[in-house]
Amino acid sequence: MKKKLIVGNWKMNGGLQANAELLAGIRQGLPAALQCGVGVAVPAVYLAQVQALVQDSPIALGVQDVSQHEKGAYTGEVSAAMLQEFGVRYALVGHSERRQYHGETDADVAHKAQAALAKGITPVVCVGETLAEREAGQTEAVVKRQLAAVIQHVGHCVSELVVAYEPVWAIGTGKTASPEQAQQVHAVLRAQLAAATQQADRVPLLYGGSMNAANAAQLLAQPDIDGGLIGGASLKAADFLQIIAAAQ
Ligand SMILES: O=C(CO)COP(=O)(O)O
Repeated sequence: MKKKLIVGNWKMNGGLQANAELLAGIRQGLPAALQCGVGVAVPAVYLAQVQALVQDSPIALGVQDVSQHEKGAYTGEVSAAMLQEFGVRYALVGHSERRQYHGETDADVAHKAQAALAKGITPVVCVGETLAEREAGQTEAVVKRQLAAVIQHVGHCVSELVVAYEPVWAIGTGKTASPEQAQQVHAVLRAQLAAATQQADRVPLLYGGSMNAANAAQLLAQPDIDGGLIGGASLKAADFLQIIAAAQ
């Protein structure tokens, strides 16, 4: 069976002490024979600290955003080349919180994905519909539009992406998509990838949105759910470890 991938998105949480405690707890509790990939997407300011803390462990380093520009007069931005220097493996792009609060467009997200790929960083392309869009029957159209922008832009690199389906109404709300609802959208995304690459099965499709220790196993049992992108539950070692255990 394909290895699952569990990535924690810390969002704007953490601190020097809290990060050290959290990662020590995760490292201590990881199964000796880990059967899934594990990553943490941390605030960029902690990259050096977390790089050292995950050294010699199976935990991959990730970030929550990357600039679409190579370098120059882009105040506040962090380039893919800078991230590469810290050993970053994954960069979230197009998280709904960035689309919503920072006005990121599908085109921006596509450029960010390309910028990451150019430096050997795997983009985790986040897609998902709002509650209003779901209720209007637009779920498929929305996620397909969001993913299409990236597929068109990255060309033959499609098989190097990770895609995360995160229904906006499920993020931080405690309302998880049912395994059937999530699987239905994942199947749509898989088919869209398959139309673009013969290696669509290789692309990990993560589910995100109130995934926790109690619901992880059922979600991860779906045929097209290859892992999880975990917000709140990634901030407590015990909870994150239980999700990892469900992915074994
Ligand atoms: O946005 C998410 C991960 O990127 C999901 O967040 P929660 O797990 O807190 O709902």
